[in-house]
Amino acid sequence: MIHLQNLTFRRGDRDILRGVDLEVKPGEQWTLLGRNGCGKSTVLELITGYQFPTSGKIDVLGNRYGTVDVREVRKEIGYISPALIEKMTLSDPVWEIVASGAFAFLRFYEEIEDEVRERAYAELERVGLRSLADQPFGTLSQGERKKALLARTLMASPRLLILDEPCAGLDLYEREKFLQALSVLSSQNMSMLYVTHHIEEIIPIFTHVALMTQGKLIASGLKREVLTPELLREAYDLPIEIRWTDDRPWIEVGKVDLS
Ligand SMILES: Nc1ncnc2c1ncn2[C@@H]1O[C@H](COP(=O)(O)OP(=O)(O)OP(=O)(O)O)[C@@H](O)[C@H]1O
Repeated sequence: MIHLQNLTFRRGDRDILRGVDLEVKPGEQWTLLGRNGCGKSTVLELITGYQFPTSGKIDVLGNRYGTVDVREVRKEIGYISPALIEKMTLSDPVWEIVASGAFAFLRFYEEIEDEVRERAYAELERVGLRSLADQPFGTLSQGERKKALLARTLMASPRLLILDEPCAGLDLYEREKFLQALSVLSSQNMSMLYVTHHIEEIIPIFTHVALMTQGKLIASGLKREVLTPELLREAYDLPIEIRWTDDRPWIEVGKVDLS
């Protein structure tokens, strides 16, 4: 699905990514973790073709970047980023926002076909938002907006879903509802790459974890092999213990010496 080989990304005199290797195979669901500024979003921007690496190779869904039109590859990738939500028109009805995902543009300026409208309703149903379909997007809660964007992404039937901190700013209830919507999707033959700051968001559907510090991957692989106190301490520079409940990790942070 994704194969990154020895990626570097340099801006000015700074190496933002340094030799990143990552392979996501079909059927795997990945999370990418690391401290602020370590390069997570940059990795996602490279995979979605919005940035270009300084060196290294990127293959996504069988396409080698640099030899293909990335706009074509993007049609098979669902990407939810913090910037996307800000681009939506708050007065548009929710179903219309969702329907626009079928065409990879942000707004409609002409009549929308019935078939597209029906599909938008169906996708809203899939994420549990059918009852809000006719409300203006701006009246939705933050969690509902995220789920609406998820439904919008699904309109294009992506094979790969890239999510950049989708649960940021959500309360516990909204977060769990959003994660539940993701769970439903994971059984539908779609791979995910999910960036988060919250380890407890690594719900059982996720199989693999990649851990970054300062532009490098320090570990990647099966979640139980990567989410160890030792590796988490290295990544976060904190004494961290980890506990698993129903295949979901929870962390405890030990006493921090700020001196
Ligand atoms: N185009 C660019 N030009 C210059 N610096 C950049 C560029 N893109 C990213 N950076 C810098 O690279 C570093 C990594 O940024 P990135 O957004 O990938 O980190 P992140 O791990 O996603 O952080 P956060 O968790 O805070 O969202 C940051 O210090 C950022 O300022």
